[in-house]
This record gives sequence, structure tokens and C-alpha cells, in this order.
Amino acid sequence: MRIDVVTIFPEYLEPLNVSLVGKARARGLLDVRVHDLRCWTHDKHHTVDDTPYGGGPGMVMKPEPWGEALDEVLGSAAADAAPPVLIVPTPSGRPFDQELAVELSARPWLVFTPARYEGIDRRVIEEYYEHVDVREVSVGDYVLAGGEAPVLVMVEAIARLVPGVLGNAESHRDDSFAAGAMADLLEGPVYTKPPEWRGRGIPEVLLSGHHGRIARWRRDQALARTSANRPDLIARCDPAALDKHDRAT
Ligand SMILES: N#Cc1c(-c2ccc3ccn(Cc4cccnc4)c3c2)n[nH]c1N
Repeated sequence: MRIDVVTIFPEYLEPLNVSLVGKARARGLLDVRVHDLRCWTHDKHHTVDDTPYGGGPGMVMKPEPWGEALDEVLGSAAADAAPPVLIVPTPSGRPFDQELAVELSARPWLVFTPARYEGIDRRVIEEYYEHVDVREVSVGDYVLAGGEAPVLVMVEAIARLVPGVLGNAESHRDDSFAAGAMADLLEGPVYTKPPEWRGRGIPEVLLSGHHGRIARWRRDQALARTSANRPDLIARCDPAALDKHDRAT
């Protein structure tokens, strides 16, 4: 998978050089290219913003640098390369969720356009809707100062789904929960050594070696945590699969 990021803060994307994504880049599983938008400005101040038409607070990102940058990035692929998905982080976008992460993890090329100020001149987004698959996406119902943090979130959520990136941790994907039936539950509690810490032990079932009972206990813990924190996710579970899992353990 190729990932391009165009930003005025390339240093903000340094975390893509470490940990999961950094290791995947080193192993050649991800080709991540970060571009400084100011390379496509032509004035001595490298201007990327201007006052909004119609007045109002803040500044708007100018269309010219974005147009030149995206033309060059999108035009840099081989003639037979699959077209990219252009992902625009914005508070007004479609919610980013695991379903979208799964969809995007199967695409060979993603181009992210994290903006700053009050956003990018709308004509840029409209221009590229005519050429590529554009997704305007929000990472949550809160307001950030720009799109770089959302890009870090989305790249990590997507990259971990790319085959080979998680390594042996992917084996845990073969949980006893049928995909789509229980996959929407929140994770339950996890424990490791030592067996006692500050007078607190380990739930006995986890020491039992009985995999069926352990799976059921984990399911019950996940259900309880989901009911408490995200009851809306319970509504999405398939009751028949829930019941089938109960009968199977
Ligand atoms: N994804 C996502 C986001 C953002 C986000 C993303 C990109 C930009 C670029 C500029 N801003 C600042 C800004 C612009 C307009 C109104 N309010 C704030 C951004 C915010 N905030 N919250 C999210 N969940």
C-alpha cells in the first residue's frame, strides 16, 4: 500500500516513522510519502492561506498550492497504477469507523490532505471529486485545529489491517466470535504476570486452561463493558449469533 500525505506540518507526521507503521515501512509493506504543501508555493513567504470570501473568522487555505500539489502527487504514479482514494479529514465528514478502515485497507493507494486554518477552498475538493474517489471523513465529534492528528489515527487503524503488518498478532483474529456477530463489542479486561500485584490477583477462569470457559468469560466481560459504555453497539450484534455462541461454550 502506498500512502501520501500533503501537509504544511510534515514534522507532525514523524510518528509514522516509528512502531507499527514504521516497522511496516521498513519491511516494505507500506510506502509512506509525506509532502510539504509549501513546496508548491511561489512567493517568498510560501503563502498557503488567505481571508475568507464573505468575511468571518480565520483564514482559508488557498486552492492553487493544493491543486499543484495534488496534480503532481496523483500524476506521479505509473500509468497503469490503480487510482487512489483521496481522504480529506474534516469535522463535517462521514464518521471514520472500523468498517471504513477495513474498506480502505484493501485499497492500494491512499492520499491524505490534512488541512489547517478553517479548511481548504471548497473548489479543490470539488475538482478532485471529478477525477478520483474522494472521502471526507471525521475522526470524532470534537473540534481539532487541523487534520494531521486525524491522519495519524486513520493511518494506524488502516495499516494494522494490511496483511502482514500485525504479524503473529493477526492470529487473534481467529477468535471464537463470528465476524460481524460479536466483532462490534468493546474489548474486555486483559491481564499478565505477575499473578499478584498490590494484593490484586487474576480472575480464576483465566488460570483454568479451559479455553471454552475462558472464551465465554471474555465474551461476557466484553458484553458487560459494551453495555455500560456503548449500548448502541449491542443493538448491532446479531442476536442469533449471540445465542449460538452461548450454546457453543
Ligand atoms: N477529521 C477531523 C476533525 C477535525 C479537523 C480536521 C481537519 C481540519 C482542518 C482545519 N481544521 C480546523 C477547523 C476547521 C473548521 C471548523 N473547525 C475547525 C480541522 C479540523 N476536527 N475534528 C475532527 N474530528
